[in-house]
Amino acid sequence: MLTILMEMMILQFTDVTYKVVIKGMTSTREKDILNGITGCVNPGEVLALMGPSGSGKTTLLNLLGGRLNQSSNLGGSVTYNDQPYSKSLKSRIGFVTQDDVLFPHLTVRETLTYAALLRLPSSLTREEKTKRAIDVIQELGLERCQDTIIGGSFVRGVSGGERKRVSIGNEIIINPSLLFLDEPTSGLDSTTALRIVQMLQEIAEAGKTVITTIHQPSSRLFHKFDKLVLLGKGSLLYFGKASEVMAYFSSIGCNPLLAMNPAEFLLDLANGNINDVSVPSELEDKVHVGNGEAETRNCECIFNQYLVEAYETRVAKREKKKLLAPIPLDEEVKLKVSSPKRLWGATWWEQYTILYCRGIKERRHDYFSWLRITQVVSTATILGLLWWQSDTSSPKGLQAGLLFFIAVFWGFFPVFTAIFTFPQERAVLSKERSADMYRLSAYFMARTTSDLPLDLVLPVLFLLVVYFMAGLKMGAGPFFLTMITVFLCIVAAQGLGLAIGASLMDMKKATTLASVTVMTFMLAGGFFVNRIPVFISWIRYMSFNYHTYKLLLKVQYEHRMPVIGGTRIDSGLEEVCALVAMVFGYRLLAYISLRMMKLQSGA
Ligand SMILES: Nc1ncnc2c1ncn2[C@@H]1O[C@H](COP(=O)(O)OP(=O)(O)OP(=O)(O)O)[C@@H](O)[C@H]1O
Repeated sequence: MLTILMEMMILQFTDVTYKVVIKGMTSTREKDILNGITGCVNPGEVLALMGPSGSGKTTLLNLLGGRLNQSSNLGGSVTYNDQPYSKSLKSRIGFVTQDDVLFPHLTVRETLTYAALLRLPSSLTREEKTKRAIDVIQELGLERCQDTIIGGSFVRGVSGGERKRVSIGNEIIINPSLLFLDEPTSGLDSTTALRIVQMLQEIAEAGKTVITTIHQPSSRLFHKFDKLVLLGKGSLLYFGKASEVMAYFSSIGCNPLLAMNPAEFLLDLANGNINDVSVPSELEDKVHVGNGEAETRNCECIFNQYLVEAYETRVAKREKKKLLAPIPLDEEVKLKVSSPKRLWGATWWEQYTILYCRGIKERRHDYFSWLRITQVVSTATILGLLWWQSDTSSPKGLQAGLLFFIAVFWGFFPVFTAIFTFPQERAVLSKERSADMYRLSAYFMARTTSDLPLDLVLPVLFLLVVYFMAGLKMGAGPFFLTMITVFLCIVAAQGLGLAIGASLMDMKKATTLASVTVMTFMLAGGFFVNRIPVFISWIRYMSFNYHTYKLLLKVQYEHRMPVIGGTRIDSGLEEVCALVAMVFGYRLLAYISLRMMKLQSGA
């Protein structure tokens, strides 16, 4: 009994306001998005947030779901079982966003299984978690497409309705006490939409609290909601039982002139469109619809004002009084909400392995990409032919050019593949972190290590071709030292790519910055310019091309030539240390940038 009580969640919001600061070229102004919204929703109820486009539904939903944290812009109070929002709520809240943020190459079953493994409490075994994923698939009627990939803009996968159900499944899998949904039915046919709303009703009946925004529900859908918040231009026009809304508007003199769907009538009211609506006689003169746009807008404003005031005077006070009454809740139930402890579904290591496997599955299609393999092998073959069995003993046949190219090639590619890593996954990362699915460090490690195996196989292939075709120094020692040098260069260059991607989180900006950086590093690499002016010579110490080039020269020419093309051959320790510092330093920078990234809707 106590567990059921602990799971229940009463959500109350009183006089909620929200404004944004809009910065223009010359001035800064404030815009009110929500003006004093009050309401409450109890376990077992579905609350619908309705209103025209731009009326503030999504903002209110984000705010109630704890996903807007600019407290200076927030006013009023939102409580969960009489307690303010705390991080421990993240694991009890399910939030289905308007856009389906899912991995396109995972199948429906894989998506839900990974969500179950990461999000369900650690008290459950792996088998129990997997079973929960299968139960959700059945609950949502997704059996037929469970082995189909989700798909996205470039790959065909499940249908829009199925994708929406997977998004909902991703959230209900944790059995949340509070479920928020942003337009779960938009873009779906009325039967599928009805099915989804019926499902929400069933979820609520199981003791959960459900809040959903809805655009234009059919009348069948409309009658499924228990409570309704109607917004117009950020103000509250109605909060109460959905079944009583028509009676309320009739009591303030607004009735539909034609037989119409109640939702359509309400949206007309909220939009200030009074063409098919009878209005009270005192308003009739003021809101006489004219032809001009300014006149229409004025009429909409007056009507909106009338509705806001009517609600304020007739209902708001009564509702607020009800909300002020203390909730008869056990202290333990309240404490559970206010506990600052975050609950992870899996240990760090489990999170790492799950995310590692998920990463490999998601990218399996381009993991062994023949295109990349062909690109590397053909470049290696061309290089091998150009430097075919070149003579290393005389300065004429010097392979410095080849060695420098190797340092540039393996410094260039890893940067450009790594910069996309985080920007590409930004939406998913932001969504999953908002739900506290895993620790950022586990994600970071999994994401940066899951690509390593392939990234280290390709240079082996490359060197096997080039090394022997070009006739570089024979022997296992030099060959393996060359390979280790190239590995170090790749891992350092990847670090730079990750850091640029994570700090900018924008592919265009990242590509621009990366090309400038890579070019600078290449020029400072010691092959093109030897006498760099002192004031800028520090730049080459930051260049992984420079260190790699010096190490490659050392492996080939140590004990034979002390200086090659102006580059001195020395112990190599400095270069190795510099590369190792880059491997970790750039990654640390990337991790810090990700930590500072704003989460979804600012949460
Ligand atoms: N950060 C912001 N900066 C500027 N304007 C904002 C910001 N957030 C919201 N708005 C404005 O607030 C209003 C309400 O936005 P919101 O997304 O909540 O509307 P909505 O009712 O969900 O609309 P829709 O049904 O079209 O999704 C809009 O006019 C929007 O432009």
